[in-house]
Formats: sequence, C-alpha cells, structure tokens
Amino acid sequence: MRRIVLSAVFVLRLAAAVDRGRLLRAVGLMTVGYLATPVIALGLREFTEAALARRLEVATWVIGGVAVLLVLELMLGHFAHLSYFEVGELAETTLNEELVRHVNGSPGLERLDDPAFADNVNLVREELGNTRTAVESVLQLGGLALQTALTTVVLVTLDPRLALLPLAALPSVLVGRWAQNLLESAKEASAENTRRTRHLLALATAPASIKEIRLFHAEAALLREQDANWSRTSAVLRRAHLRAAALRAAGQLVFALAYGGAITLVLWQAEQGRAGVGDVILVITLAVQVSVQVAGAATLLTGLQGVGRTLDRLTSLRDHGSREHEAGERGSRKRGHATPSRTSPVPGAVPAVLREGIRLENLSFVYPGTGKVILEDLNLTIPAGGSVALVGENGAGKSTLVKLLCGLYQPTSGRILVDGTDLRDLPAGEWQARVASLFQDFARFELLLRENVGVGDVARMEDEQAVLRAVELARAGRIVASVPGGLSGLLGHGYGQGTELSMGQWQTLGLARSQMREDPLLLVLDEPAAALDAAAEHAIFERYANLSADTGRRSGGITLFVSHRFSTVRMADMIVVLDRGRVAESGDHRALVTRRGLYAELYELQERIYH
Ligand SMILES: Nc1ncnc2c1ncn2[C@@H]1O[C@H](COP(=O)(O)OP(=O)(O)OP(=O)(O)O)[C@@H](O)[C@H]1O
Repeated sequence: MRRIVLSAVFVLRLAAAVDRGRLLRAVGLMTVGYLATPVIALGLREFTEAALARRLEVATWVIGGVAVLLVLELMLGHFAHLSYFEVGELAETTLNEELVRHVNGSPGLERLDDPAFADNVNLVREELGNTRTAVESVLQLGGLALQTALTTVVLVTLDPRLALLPLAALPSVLVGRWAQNLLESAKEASAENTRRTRHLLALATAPASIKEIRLFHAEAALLREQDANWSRTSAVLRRAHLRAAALRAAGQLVFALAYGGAITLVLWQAEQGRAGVGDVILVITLAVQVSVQVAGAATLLTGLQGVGRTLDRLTSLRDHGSREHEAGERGSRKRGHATPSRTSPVPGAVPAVLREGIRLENLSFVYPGTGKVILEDLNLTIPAGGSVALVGENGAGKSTLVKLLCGLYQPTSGRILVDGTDLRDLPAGEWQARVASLFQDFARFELLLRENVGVGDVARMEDEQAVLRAVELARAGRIVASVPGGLSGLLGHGYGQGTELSMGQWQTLGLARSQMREDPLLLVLDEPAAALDAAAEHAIFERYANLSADTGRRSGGITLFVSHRFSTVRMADMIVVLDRGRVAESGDHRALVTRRGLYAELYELQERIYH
C-alpha cells in the first residue's frame, strides 16, 4: 500500500510540475462529475416517491434534474479526460527524458555493461507508456474515494448498518492486490522465457536476420523453439491466473453476501413500513454503484501498483548514477586531482593543441563484471600529429583500446596520459568533444541526410556548408546526389519512406560524420572501410593520411585507425600490432618488415593472397 501511496504522490507532483493549470482543471471537473453519481441515486428516489404519490410536477422536475446531472457527468468526464490526457503525455515525456539522462548520464559505457542496469533500462523502456495513464488513475481513484464517501453517508442516513456495505467491498480489493502480486511473481519468474520468446520472434521477423533464416530454412526450428518457450511460460502463467481468479472470486463472494444482506434489510424495512419504495430503489442503485466503485478502484490500484514498480526501477537507475558519481569523486580525490600537471597549462584542462601525444602506461583492462583480462600491461607512446594503425587478430583488443582512448571506459589499472595528464583527470565531456570517431558498429541514424552527418558536431548540424565539407572529405557526394531531396532527404525506413542505403553507403556517411569536428585531438576510425571495396578503402586512407598530416600540423591531432588490410595499414606513421591484449611490436612499416616478426608474417601472407 505504501508503494501505491508514494506512487500516487509522485505522479501528482510530477503532473503539477508539468502543467499545474490543466491538472487543477481536471481535478475540478472530475470532482463535480464523480459527486453527481450518488446525487443521481438520490434523485431517482425522489422521482419514485413523487411518481407513486402522483405528484407529477415534482416528478417531472426531479427526472429533468437527473437527466441534466447524467449529461453533466458524461460531459465533465469527457472534458476532464482532455486535460489529464495531455498532462499524462507531458509527464511521460518528462520520465522519458529522465530515462535518456540515466542511460547517457556518464561519459563511459560501464553502466550499460552492468546486467542489472541494462535489465532495468529495458523494463522501464517497455513500461514507461503505462505512466501516461497514471495521472488519470490517480485522479479517478481520488474521485472514486469521494464518491464512495458520499454514497456511504447517504446509506448511513437510511440505516447505520448499511455502512457495512462499502466495508464489505474491502476484502475484494485486498484479495485483488494479493491476486495481482501472484500474477506479477509468475510474470517475473517467466520473464527470461518471455524475453527469449520475444527475441525469437524479433529474429524471425527482423530484416537484419530474415535473409539468413530463410536461406537456412530455420523458420520452422525457430517456431518450434518459440512454441516450447511459450508453453513453459504459459504453464506458469495459467497456474497463477487460476489461483488469482479463485482468490478474486472469494473476495467478490463477501461483497455479494453483503449486497444481498443490504437489499434484504431495506425490503424488510419497507415491509415494516419504515422505508418507502424510493428507499428500496435508492439502496439498490447505491449498492450497484458501490460494487462498480470498488471494482474500478481495484483495477486502478493494480495499475498504480505497476506504475510503482516502474518508478522503483527508475529510482534504482537514479541511485546507480549517484553511486557512480560518488565513486568517481572519491577516485579523483584519491588521485589528487588538484596536483598541477607539469605539461598542461591549466591543471585538468584539455589542451588546445596536442604537443607531446598520448602515452599508455602499464595499461590493463577487464570489462566490468567479467574476469577476463582484455588488455594487459600496454606501454606505448603515440606522438602528436601522427597517424597510427592498430592491427591484430579478431578479438585481440583493438576496439577495446579505441574505446578506452575515447574515454568510454576507464583503465582497470595503469594510465592513459594526454600530454602528460591522466585522461581520468581531464573533464570527460571536454575530451570527448575533441574526439571524432567512426566505430566498427557505426550507428545508422535514420534521419535526414543532413542530420545523419551533422550529428557529428551537433552545434553545426544545421550548417549546410559544414555538412557539405564533411561529405566532400568522406567522398560521400554521390550518395547525397542519389538521395531524393539531397541533404534534406530522409534515410531508411525506420519511421518513414526514406531512401534505404547499402551498408557501404551508411558507413561512408559515418565517415562524413567523423569529419564534422574540425581539428580533433584524436580521430579514431575503427575499421572505417570494412564495408567498402579495396580501391575505395585505399583512396580513403590515402586521403586520411594527408588530412591527418594537416590536422597534425594544426592541432597535433592523432589519427588512429584499425584495419585488417595491410596495404592501407602500411601508410601509417606508426603501426601497433596487438596480440591477445599485448603489444607484440610497434614501428613503421619498413622497420616492422625488417624485424621479420608477427607483422612481417601477416603482411607477407596478405601480399601472397591478394597479388
Ligand atoms: N562490452 C563487452 N563486455 C565484455 N567483453 C567484451 C565487450 N566488448 C568486447 N569484449 C571482449 O573483448 C575482447 C576483445 O574485443 P575487441 O572488440 O576489442 O577485439 P578486436 O581486436 O577489436 O576484434 P575484431 O578485429 O574482431 O574487431 C573479445 O574477446 C570480446 O569478447
């Protein structure tokens, strides 16, 4: 019950914060509407008494009044709905924004690797839609409470024993909540199975997997697996539904007995001459209203219980963020954040121009929540203004190193020094503002083409010249020409009939995105040409080698790229070979070939295959 009360208070506060005026209007309209219902019952009693006594004029006036009240009840409900519906939408938008803040609330990705956090995010995303109706539920509950109170007063004026009628409705409410808890536990117990069933359905219908599924004729196997999953889930749910139905029936039985008792009591009083026919009609009408009110309240309470759970999850996301923040503060105090750096003019400030470069000192990394060492004791100096190629087998740790350099993860031990300052001591947001990137798993922003590219530098997203320059640098002009509407053309089928692009074209736009920031201190291109043909990749790297020399001269910026194609890798000023999380060797192409180590072996192997 405490959770429901807290949820109701939270929802009302949120609604008042987003639109106090609309909320008050809805409360006023609903109060009048809800109070009309018991008054209608009183009117019906007066009408019956007047009609039976042949006081036709009074009967006509009363029934006219009842008709007006009925219309008012419906109209006010309708107008109240218009108000609270909009307040509900605004409240949901506010909570959506809060969710987005929690997911993106830290510069790193660590929180998304925490399974509990990721699970909560998924559940909140699925359930947030329900909070839209929470404002309505809370107001309706308030209205029902008022209505029941007035109904009880009217019943008590007839016979104090009739006050037991609304009380007799309480067991069905309590039992209803118990039944709901049973259902929720069953849902939670089968949550993993339900998610698996949904995942299988998504696999069988998503454009990304459908080609392989069709060619492998895997749809029957997927359906069988989905059926088996669903049978397991539905067995658990069926048992819970049966028990919940039995409990609810028991609760309703108590009320049914009280309902029968109330009618019998008033009929007996009528027989004794202590109550009129109008009173009998009044009690029958009010008893029906009480049962409707109680059933309504039980449903609304169940809904609010669900909203309470969503809010609990949101709170746990919020707490997660605070804990992370406190841990970060403690960490930076421990490292003595205030110690002035030797090379950085302002302690903790991102340098405007990179002078020395980036140094890795005994850098090791383990993904949070896992025990596997991915990078181990890396020591490396990447000079300012140079281009670096990272090579190594699949799973060697190249992308992981890239993510660490971007400040998306913190080293488990060791340091990354930017011109001598520990990256952890630089404001993460400021560092990331000087990083331009294209990741292996680049995003397909299904937006306008201008936005898809411009998001690489949000401040200049609408600057057509800046976007065109980035397009030109990435050689994406032909894509712009082929999309109807050019820069203003919509991409993808995500929410409209935009132009669908090939994988290589999406990636080329990703490249353009990475060119939006001028003079980045670090440009990372993680297999930026995996979806491009060899000639296009070669041309792009040649261009980037020249560009990085330009950027290097201006800002000392480093261009770091990951590639498996050695014909392009050889252009880099420095090549770093990673082998199972360690630096196997580093140097320029000539030095590494002369060394006749792992690089020379892999290079010669590719040369033999492709020439
Ligand atoms: N978010 C993550 N959580 C846990 N482990 C991860 C995560 N991302 C990557 N790994 C693990 O880290 C290891 C290195 O992955 P990484 O992507 O850095 O390799 P890579 O050298 O870039 O490989 P590839 O050439 O295939 O892209 C892999 O074994 C992978 O399973």
